[in-house]
Amino acid sequence: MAEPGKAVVPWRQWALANFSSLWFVLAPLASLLAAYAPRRLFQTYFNLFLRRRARRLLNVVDPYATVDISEPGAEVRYSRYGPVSDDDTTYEETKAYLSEKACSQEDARELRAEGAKDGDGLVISIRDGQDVADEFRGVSLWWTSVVDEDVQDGRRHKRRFLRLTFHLSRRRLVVDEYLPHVRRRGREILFSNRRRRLYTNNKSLDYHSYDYKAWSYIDFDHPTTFDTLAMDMAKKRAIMEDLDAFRSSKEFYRRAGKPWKRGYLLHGPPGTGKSTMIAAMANYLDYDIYDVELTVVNTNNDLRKLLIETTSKSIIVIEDIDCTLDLTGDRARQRRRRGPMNGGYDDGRPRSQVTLSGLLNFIDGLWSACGGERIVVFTTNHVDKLDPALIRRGRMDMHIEMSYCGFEAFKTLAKNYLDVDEHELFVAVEEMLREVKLTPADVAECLMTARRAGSGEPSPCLQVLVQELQKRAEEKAEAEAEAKARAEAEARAMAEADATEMDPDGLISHGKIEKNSEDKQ
Ligand SMILES: Nc1ncnc2c1ncn2[C@@H]1O[C@H](COP(=O)(O)OP(=O)(O)OP(=O)(O)O)[C@@H](O)[C@H]1O
Ligand SMILES: [Mg+2]
Repeated sequence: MAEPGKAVVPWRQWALANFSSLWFVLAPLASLLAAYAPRRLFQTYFNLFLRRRARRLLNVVDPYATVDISEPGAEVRYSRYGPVSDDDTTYEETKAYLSEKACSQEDARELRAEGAKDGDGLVISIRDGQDVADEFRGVSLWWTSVVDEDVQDGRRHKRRFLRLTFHLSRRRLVVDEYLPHVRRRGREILFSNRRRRLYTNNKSLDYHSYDYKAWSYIDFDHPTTFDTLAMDMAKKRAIMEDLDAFRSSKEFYRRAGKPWKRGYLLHGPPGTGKSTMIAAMANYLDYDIYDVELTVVNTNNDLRKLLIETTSKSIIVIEDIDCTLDLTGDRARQRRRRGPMNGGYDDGRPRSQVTLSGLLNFIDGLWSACGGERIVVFTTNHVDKLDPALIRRGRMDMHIEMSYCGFEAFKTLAKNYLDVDEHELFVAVEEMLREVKLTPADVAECLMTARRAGSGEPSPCLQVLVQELQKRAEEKAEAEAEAKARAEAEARAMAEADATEMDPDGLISHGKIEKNSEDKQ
């Protein structure tokens, strides 16, 4: 507030009027600035200039650049959003990639062997200071394992890095192609070194307990392969080609806008190899197996949660789907039945309320798009009982009938159990297998017991099988004869019933009355 009686002088007038006295203040400031600024500017730009010149000079002398990939936890790295989490697998992938390179290079002598996380394999890696040369698209690159030691809070810290050295002019190639290639290949190596797992789902009842795990697993060690799987060769080859095509179609599914998954329906009588086929598929693709027991899955929502927790490169299996839940037959009956199909309780536990639509969603709804490279397999002994919507193409893309033992399947079993490729008894076996329905499980059991009981020589074991086939053939002939006799008896009974209908008093049949007039001509 201005003093009373004093005019308020605008600040502009004030400054002009006192400019001369201000000068004594501004001048020294200006000179300081004039002295400091160019030095600062000079320093910055000269430094930059110098650094650039020095860098250029250095580039002539040392045209190489290096990239460090640090071991997780070696240093806390920050992004804009805070510390970068340490589940970055780049170091492990690069280490796996270099271990493969080091094993294939004679001059890589300083190696380290560590037990693989799963199983009894060993992971070879390069020791500190060991160099590994690599070549990518004709460009030479060098890796070395570096250890930095520093003291933090009075404690010595070892920080391990994998250092890549490459020519400066190749920077784009290294960043855009080579390092992604190293990670991809490293992931494949880590994946192939791991032990495969067979997962099974836990009761979703306990879903709300804090330490609930949707899946528990064991190491998957099933020995069966497509070579030991007894079935028609052409069918076997078609399945393997289909699996190969699926595994290599990531791009195709992406372009087609489809989730990268494929459904296989295995159907056939008991003991024809449906479960064996699943193991052979998993071994062939090197996939894990998630065996879903639907009867312990409480609701559709629990089913979706199960799927979300599965990893890619896996086979999700629902065995004997026709009898795990009431997913067969007409939907009208299910509509009539209000509420969940399988309401009610079994031994105190709420029965599964998974519905057909819940399962359809499980297979091809939004949920199936989470993650890729998944195979869904259903097995059933009664394919005719399943709801067509459940097994239509697009859900169960390939239907595979596992049938009774044919001659080609028999030869595989003879090879598996007797280690014999041909034998004079094969002709008899081939003929009888055309007549008699024996499952591969029956043939396998027969050969195995004969081999255990005998000397292990093929002939006596094949003799036992021929006798078994003869016995089955006789049983079959008897059953057919009985069925024929029964049919004839029924036909006779029908004829008599007809006759009685036409002649209730039986007079015709006793010759007392002429049959109807046509008979007389
Ligand atoms: N096609 C086959 N090739 C090799 N072994 C087979 C074959 N089919 C059956 N076996 C043998 O019979 C046993 C039972 O086979 P598997 O469990 O695969 O039958 P399945 O079709 O799944 O029967 P189910 O319908 O009762 O589940 C297996 O342990 C396997 O040794
Ligand atoms: Mg089975």
